[in-house]
Amino acid sequence: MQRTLAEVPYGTRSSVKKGMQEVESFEDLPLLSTVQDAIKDALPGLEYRIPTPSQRVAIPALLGMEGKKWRTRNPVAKRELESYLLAAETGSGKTLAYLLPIVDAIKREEAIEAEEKEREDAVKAAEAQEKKRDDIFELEPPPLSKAVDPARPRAIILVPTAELVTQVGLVAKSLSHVAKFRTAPISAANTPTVIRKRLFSENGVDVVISTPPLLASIAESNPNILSRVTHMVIDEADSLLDRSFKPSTTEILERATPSLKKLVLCSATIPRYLDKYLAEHFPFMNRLVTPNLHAIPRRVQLGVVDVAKEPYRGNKNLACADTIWSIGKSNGDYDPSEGKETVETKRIMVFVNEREDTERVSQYLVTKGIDAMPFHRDTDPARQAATLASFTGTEKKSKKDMEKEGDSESKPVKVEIADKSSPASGNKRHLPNTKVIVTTDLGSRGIDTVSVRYVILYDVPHTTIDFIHRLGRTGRMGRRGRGIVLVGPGDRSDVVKEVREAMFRGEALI
Ligand SMILES: Nc1ncnc2c1ncn2[C@@H]1O[C@H](COP(=O)(O)OP(=O)(O)OP(=O)(O)O)[C@@H](O)[C@H]1O
Repeated sequence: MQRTLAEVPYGTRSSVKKGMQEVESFEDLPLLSTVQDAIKDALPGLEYRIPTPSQRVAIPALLGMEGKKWRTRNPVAKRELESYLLAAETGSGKTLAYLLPIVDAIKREEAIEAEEKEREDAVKAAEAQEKKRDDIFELEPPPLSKAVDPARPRAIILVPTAELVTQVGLVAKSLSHVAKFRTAPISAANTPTVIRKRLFSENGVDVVISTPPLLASIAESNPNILSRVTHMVIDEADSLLDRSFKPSTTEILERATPSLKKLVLCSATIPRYLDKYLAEHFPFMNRLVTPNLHAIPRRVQLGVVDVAKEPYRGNKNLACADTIWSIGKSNGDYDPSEGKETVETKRIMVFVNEREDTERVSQYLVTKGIDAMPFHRDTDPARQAATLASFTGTEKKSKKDMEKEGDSESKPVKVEIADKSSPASGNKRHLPNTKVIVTTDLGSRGIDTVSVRYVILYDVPHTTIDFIHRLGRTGRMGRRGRGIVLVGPGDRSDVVKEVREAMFRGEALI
């Protein structure tokens, strides 16, 4: 096991805990009233009125608050770049933690610019009036044609995958209904026409959400696109500053730097290479770290299946199928309002280390009557989106379902009927009410799989970082979760034991 995570001193953790106590509700934060109102749209449901730890730590800092006292900075006058690293555990609401201060800044800049424009217009009108008096024979100048302003967003959010572009795009969109700003989520999953329409909309664009390679290639032919960016977020920074994404991420950063005022890097883990990169390039970066960083919450339990033992005798596929069947057949939750157990669809994520294994393992599971689907970069996009939607709770419910639940938005999605088109439905022995995704790291980064209760680690992850991200797909936002590691004859059972013990004690996995 690679000990790849940078340590966070106990002293830092304790002082952050103290600071967090000062923010008890969103109302304690000096966000514009329109942004406060927009939160209600992004977080429907009454229980959602309390900021999460990552939001308590990040929002005041990004707004320029110091303790209870806060300074409003003039966003136009202040030119030097402020940089932040927001490191907080998986599923702790980092998206809103960076989006709310950005939307707040956009609205403030807009108001200042509107005032400036009003002043300029008044001066121009007065000058024109005077000129008209002086030169009564001159012809009226033709009205200026309203030149189409090329896409010049104020904020850029970079994420590693098309799925995350959609996910973050939806959160931004939900805020924009009330706060009124324009978003353009773009990814390789969109056609060039859609991308062009979103970016070059005649109404302009405020926030662009993209993967780095796509935006870097657009900026190559349209350098102007990054000329007004004041806020930039590098989400999943440990991925975006790792080998494959680093060139395009840093290229965008360099192009945006002249106008940039705030740079926010976001991550659930601080690997050593990221730590080193930041120390070299941003020695004055403000590090916003939550007390539970690198710890897997206690509400997530980790079980172990010894594949070497009977009845599996080293057959991991069999152990995996058997584990899924036991989960699938286990009882549902007792619902006191209905006086019986509710059978909720169980969503299970199986993680493998190699991409090819996603196909191999899911095909095996299908032969065992399990609705399993491989999830990797080349999966058919329509199918991928539909499968993922049922795991992230964004799938559309039928009208009947909504009437039954009496509330269209705030309750978790329940899918009671087995999917007739599912690959396993033709099998004689079919496990109902259970859906499985077999994936690699692609499915472990940032995807908000709120309805996932079970994660199976088919392979023992190579690093602590992978452990954190994979187990982080369950137990999100205070929910309970269970991870199960399949430990085969050649696997590092000592590492699994170590991780389990740290999890039991609620300690950071460093
Ligand atoms: N204050 C809040 N109260 C309740 N739920 C919240 C709050 N803030 C965010 N959420 C919900 O928490 C879930 C996780 O949020 P988000 O995806 O931003 O987490 P994350 O920290 O980025 O996770 P990861 O590290 O895995 O990317 C979302 O479903 C979001 O709607």
